[in-house]
Amino acid sequence: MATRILRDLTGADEAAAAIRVRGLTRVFGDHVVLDGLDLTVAPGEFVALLGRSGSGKSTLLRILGGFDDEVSGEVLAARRRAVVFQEPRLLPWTRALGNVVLGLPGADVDRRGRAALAEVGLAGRERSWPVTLSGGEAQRVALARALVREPDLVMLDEPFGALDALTRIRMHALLQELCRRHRPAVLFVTHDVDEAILLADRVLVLTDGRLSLDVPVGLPTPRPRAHPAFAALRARLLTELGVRDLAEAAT
Ligand SMILES: Nc1ncnc2c1ncn2[C@@H]1O[C@H](COP(=O)(O)OP(=O)(O)OP(=O)(O)O)[C@@H](O)[C@H]1O
Repeated sequence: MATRILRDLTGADEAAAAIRVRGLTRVFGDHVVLDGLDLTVAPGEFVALLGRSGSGKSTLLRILGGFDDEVSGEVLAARRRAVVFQEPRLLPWTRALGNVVLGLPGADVDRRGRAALAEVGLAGRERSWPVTLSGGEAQRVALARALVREPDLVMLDEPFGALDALTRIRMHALLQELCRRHRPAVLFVTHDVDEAILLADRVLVLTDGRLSLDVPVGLPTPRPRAHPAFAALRARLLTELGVRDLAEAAT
């Protein structure tokens, strides 16, 4: 039987970290996408992961989600974990509540599912079919589906990338509120440097299969974009991503 690469953190290790990755390597043919990557995320910490297109962000998340085992290295994650993707990935033949509680054991799953939907602002929409939900509402259901599992670790792969700018602002506020209330560790993959600085305690940049930058945000919340420290960190991240000149020429 194949050994699963992703293992649960247990005991004292789980109290010390939500993710612990050591020497993670993933190769597709002769393309080395992850090259001995090390990553630790502490319990309750919000970490944003940036990287150029094709740098391996989704590959890393797939491995941490348990969807890819063809790797070498050590990959440990909190036992209770959930993944949210860019598309909500709702099953069309079951209603909002059914999607939230799908596969959950226990007698009171409906009550928990309703509570999770209420937390994401969808009280009263339990019986809505996925096709009747807006993009933002569908992503709220996806957040509720993660939340109802009471995760210690939530991993999100560009969760708001497909939403319009106004909806994205609302979703940022919702995610911040949920994190404040439940304190999971978060690994948040995004293309958007400002989104990373707005939300995260720490920002990572993935380059050539490793973390080329690992920087604490160190700004008070809320984080005004006009703050000089915000602008300085943005410039540093854009430089690391190799697009600072292009970004400045465009503004
Ligand atoms: N199943 C696969 N077979 C072959 N190559 C793959 C496979 N999955 C990913 N890759 C390659 O691995 C690299 C990293 O892909 P990945 O999707 O992880 O990048 P990403 O940083 O998430 O990109 P984006 O920001 O554009 O979503 C890319 O070059 C991609 O073509």
